[in-house]
Amino acid sequence: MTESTKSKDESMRSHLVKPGSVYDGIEPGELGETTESVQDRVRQLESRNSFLEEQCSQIESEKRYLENQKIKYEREIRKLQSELDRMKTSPLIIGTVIDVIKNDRIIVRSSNGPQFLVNVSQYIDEKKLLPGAKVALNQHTLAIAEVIPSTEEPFVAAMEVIESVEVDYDQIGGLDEQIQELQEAVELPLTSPERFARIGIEPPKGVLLYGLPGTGKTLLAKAVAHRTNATFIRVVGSELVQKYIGDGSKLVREIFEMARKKAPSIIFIDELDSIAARRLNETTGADREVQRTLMQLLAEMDGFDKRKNIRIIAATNRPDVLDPAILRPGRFDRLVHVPMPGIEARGKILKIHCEKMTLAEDIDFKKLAKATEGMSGADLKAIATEAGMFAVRRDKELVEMEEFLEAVEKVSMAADTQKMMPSNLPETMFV
Ligand SMILES: Nc1ncnc2c1ncn2[C@@H]1O[C@H](COP(=O)(O)OP(=O)(O)OP(=O)(O)O)[C@@H](O)[C@H]1O
Repeated sequence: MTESTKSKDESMRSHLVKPGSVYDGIEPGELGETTESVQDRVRQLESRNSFLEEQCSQIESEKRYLENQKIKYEREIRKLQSELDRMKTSPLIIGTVIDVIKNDRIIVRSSNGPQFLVNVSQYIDEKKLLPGAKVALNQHTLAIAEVIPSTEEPFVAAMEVIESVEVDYDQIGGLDEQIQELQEAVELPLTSPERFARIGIEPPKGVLLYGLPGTGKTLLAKAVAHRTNATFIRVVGSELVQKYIGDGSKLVREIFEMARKKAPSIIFIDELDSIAARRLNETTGADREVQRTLMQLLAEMDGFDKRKNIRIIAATNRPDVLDPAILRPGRFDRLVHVPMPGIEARGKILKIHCEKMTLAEDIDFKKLAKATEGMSGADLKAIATEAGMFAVRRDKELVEMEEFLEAVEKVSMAADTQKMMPSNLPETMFV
């Protein structure tokens, strides 16, 4: 043993064998361990210690994540609870004040047609009860329960108006044929109307995109608006008839008015079936109201000739229930089926949605496309987002294949639940 090793041993020994401990006074070697083995043991313990510290901080970060999740879910529960409570309260009927006889006797027209002479709750500010004001009526007594505040332009809220759309065709995967159809039917008439004039044909007035949910119908319409620098005006059929009871037809007029003001524009009517479903009879007020909305839409479309810088695209998941009147020539006379993506399209869509993600080299898009049979573009987008979320949660630098496979499993479970719902969507449709 050299002098320096000896003195190192001594210092180690004095460090380990504290005065007064059971080892104090025992000579080196008598402990049955060599100094090297003690050093080994110390190293082992140190590395175990740092491993445990790491585990501890990991568990703590997981704990923090779970606590955040808990807060999020509790908030959601509170929201759902209040929504439930709201749902349980009896509905009020919407009406419009026609005339004020005396301060407490008012003539109102209910949203489904008939007029009534009704009483007013004493808590209502009489000054607000002017002809034309919107009011909520008690379901049983029809007394005015509240005056609905009117905004200056109530209809603007019903539309989504995007003056400059950012979606382009290269963000759409696997719908090349559909893009071409839209280019011919919507883009060309807006950008080169003279081509149609030269040949002497009228471009189609309206294009109806039909296909299962999440297949990219809205995306297609937005991309056309982008290409034509058109204002994109989106309305949802079901909102038109549910939220704006009694005003659906007026709203349709407003939409076309807005489209004229902001031309060139593309009006996109989502869930067209909500306003244009075939009806066997129109016995209820609500049915008559939907019919009025549809008639207004048809009238606007029929009087459309000179406004060539406005195009209409509609979308539906249920083309089979549509009123044939809406599909007549001069209305929605171009039908474009937007199918569920095939294997190649699924690969493309996934790549599009992963474009901005930091991916590991092991990502096999072919394998993912195979594993996502039966999934829509919206599902594929959800898979990319979920995979990214898994990587964030694990504090990774890159998203790896394992995250994608877990995301496929998660999203396919949700998609399976949706598939259990009935769908009567035909593969092809002819007018
Ligand atoms: N072919 C596709 N390429 C790229 N992304 C797609 C495609 N189809 C769907 N998506 C993604 O899914 C999302 C939902 O699609 P979109 O709203 O266009 O579906 P939709 O057919 O209009 O659905 P719905 O019938 O439910 O209104 C889009 O924002 C887009 O990110």
